[in-house]
Amino acid sequence: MSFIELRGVTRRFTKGEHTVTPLADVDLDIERNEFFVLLGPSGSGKTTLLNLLAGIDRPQAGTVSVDGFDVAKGSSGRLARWRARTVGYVFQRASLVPVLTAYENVEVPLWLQRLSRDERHTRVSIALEAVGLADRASHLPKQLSGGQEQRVAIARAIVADPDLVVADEPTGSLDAESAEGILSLLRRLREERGKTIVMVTHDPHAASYGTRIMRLDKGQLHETQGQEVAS
Ligand SMILES: Nc1ncnc2c1ncn2[C@@H]1O[C@H](COP(=O)(O)OP(=O)(O)OP(=O)(O)O)[C@@H](O)[C@H]1O
Repeated sequence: MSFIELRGVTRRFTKGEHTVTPLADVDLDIERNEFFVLLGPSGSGKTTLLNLLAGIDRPQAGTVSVDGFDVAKGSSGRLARWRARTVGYVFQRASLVPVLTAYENVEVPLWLQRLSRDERHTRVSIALEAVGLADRASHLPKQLSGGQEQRVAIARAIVADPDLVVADEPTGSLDAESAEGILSLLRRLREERGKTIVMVTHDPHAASYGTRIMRLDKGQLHETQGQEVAS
């Protein structure tokens, strides 16, 4: 069984008389420790697919399983606990809480867990260290660059040590140099910490960091060969 398995997944949205079907009977397998990249035109359903993997959304038909857990079926309480343990989500914008320091922002996901202050401290320190920001722990978001803010957001995503990190256009609002730093960091999380990464991007260069690239278009996933990525 693959780490991530989608079988016959259909997700459609209806607004008034208008229906869109970003995912139509989709099958997908992602193995543990892949850096899987999803390309596709705007509105093709890339975020929809990430939300299904992360247990934020459910399909109308089909099954989504992550590490043997049936994401489409769990009750919302069980799903929330599973998600807190298993999935770290990185968004295009870091969305840090402006009145909390970098340290406190990273600590937020641990508030829901029964951990001592010392355990929380150890985990936050490891996460900040992993993203190279141990020396910025007491800074507020406004005292950080955009790239550093995104590093804090990645630290927040990995602080509970999830096996899966999903990233939705994580470099979309960054300059080229900061983007490179974030992509190398995601690659290191896979290589050195065994994470499985699923990343959505529009950018062919960012996509080249992936170990596998697929394109989503008109409800279907397509294999992508190297030279196609740039088109
Ligand atoms: N909650 C929702 N209600 C109604 N329609 C939705 C909802 N979420 C997504 N959609 C529609 O589903 C389609 C896919 O959206 P999605 O955000 O997954 O695309 P995307 O590929 O991530 O786009 P982008 O690259 O622009 O971020 C779009 O047509 C969108 O309008």
